Amino acid sequence: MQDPPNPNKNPNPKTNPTPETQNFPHGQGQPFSIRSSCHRRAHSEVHFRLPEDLDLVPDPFEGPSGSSFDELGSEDDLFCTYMDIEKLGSRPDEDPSSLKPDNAVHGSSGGGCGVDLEGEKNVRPRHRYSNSVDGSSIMESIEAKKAMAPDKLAELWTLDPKRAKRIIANRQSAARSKERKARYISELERKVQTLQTEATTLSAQLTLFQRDTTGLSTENTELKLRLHAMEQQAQLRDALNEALKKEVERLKIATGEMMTPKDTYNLGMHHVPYTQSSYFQPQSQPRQVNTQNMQMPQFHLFQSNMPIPHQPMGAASHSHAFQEMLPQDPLGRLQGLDIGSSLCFLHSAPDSHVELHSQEQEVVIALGSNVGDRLSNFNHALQLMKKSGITIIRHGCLYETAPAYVTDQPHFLNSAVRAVTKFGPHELLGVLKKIEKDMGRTDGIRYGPRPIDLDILFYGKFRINSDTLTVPRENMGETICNGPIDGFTGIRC
Ligand SMILES: Nc1ncnc2c1ncn2[C@@H]1O[C@H](COP(=O)(O)OP(=O)(O)OP(=O)(O)O)[C@@H](O)[C@H]1O
Ligand SMILES: Nc1nc2c(c(=O)[nH]1)N=C(CO)CN2
Repeated sequence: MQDPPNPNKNPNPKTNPTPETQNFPHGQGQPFSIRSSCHRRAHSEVHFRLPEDLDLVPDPFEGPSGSSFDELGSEDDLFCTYMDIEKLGSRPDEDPSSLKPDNAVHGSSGGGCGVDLEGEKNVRPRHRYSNSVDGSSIMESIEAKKAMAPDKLAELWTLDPKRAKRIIANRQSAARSKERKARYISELERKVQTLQTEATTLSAQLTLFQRDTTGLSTENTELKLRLHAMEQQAQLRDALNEALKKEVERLKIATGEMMTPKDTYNLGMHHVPYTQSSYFQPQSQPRQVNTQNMQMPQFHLFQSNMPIPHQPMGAASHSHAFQEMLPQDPLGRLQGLDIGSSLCFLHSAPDSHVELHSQEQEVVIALGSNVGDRLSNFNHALQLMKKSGITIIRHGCLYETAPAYVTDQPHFLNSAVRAVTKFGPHELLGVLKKIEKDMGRTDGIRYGPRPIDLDILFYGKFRINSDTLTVPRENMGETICNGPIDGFTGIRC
């Protein structure tokens, strides 16, 4: 049989317990007390309390709650105590089960009397045994196991079984404490593990959230930019709306002026009432014709419904030209064009009268342009006509038309104006040719491209056929008769 290890063996001779040192109460600073060394280690390594939420198996040997672990002694002490119990259990003559530690505990609960270790008498303070087997009595157990070998304990069993039982019970209590401590540590380790897992999960989540945040802030920036752009668009649209409203107002005012009865074209000479039909009636007939019943077709700005010779009339053949003609800033074009103030004579004033001097003639002049800024060209031409003594009284609609005769050229913008002038027909032709030249017209191919083309469609009621002039214009009917002139004059060519 192997001898049990001596739990009392102390590697440090200075701390070898003696009966004297054991009598010193704990914590009184005795240099050679075994409790001093144990106590120091207890504070540094085993100083902890079980957390309140830690569900440990209730210990039947547990004393009153509130006993702290630092009363249990050092880890080594507890471990050795446990080992001692094992050793004790292995002794055939000292069966620990026969020692009935439970009974011993109960037996000692009232407080044991001091019995000298190793059989020596030593009176211990009563309080050192009275708390519990897990409390101060543990220290006694530690002292006991350090001082008493198993055989001695067996011997004690015969001499003082009560105390022996108590020692054994203390040792078992220490072992349980150690077990609880191990459980507590493993519980802590488990918690650490759980927390580490949680930390990993949280950190992954954090990464995801950070990515989300980045994505969202990028999206936010894009949305802000879009919003800004939309706001700018809205502002532009508002500005354009405002400008268009003004333009409409201006047009209305202009139209209103023309429609006011007193707004006749006072030419300062004979007041000859005028109607469109006077163009074609014999001189002898009265020139006053009421225009009230004159029906004007509803032409629209830039409407492309002008019939083109040898081409079927239809929007399809001209639709592309309409877009081409409309610039990015149609408003600017309209504003830059004088005739824009009365672009389209959609309605004739019911009772308007034009007063003509007997020497003045009412004329119809066609305008065409397919080079450069066509609207500006029109505007310029009209200004020059006015300056030259051709008084514009009404403006026709603008028409975007496919080129006739010479088709391989840009689309034309066509219109016509009614005017009065003192110029005779050939004088008028000369003035118009000069304006064409002044505006950059050069001798080019017949029916070819040009910044401005001014043709006399009608000269009063006259029919003129000379080398240089044919009135009404011979090809007028083919080109624009069914377009601006039809609506303009109310006649069919
Ligand atoms: N009613 C008219 N209006 C303008 N020019 C006319 C008229 N009748 C005859 N002409 C003559 O036609 C000539 C050619 O006119 P223009 O220079 O404008 O040629 P075009 O533009 O190529 O042809 P068009 O004007 O007949 O389409 C002019 O020099 C002019 O003398
Ligand atoms: N649609 C159209 N075609 C043309 C025009 C014009 O005014 N409109 N003028 C020309 C030159 O005499 C040749 N062709």
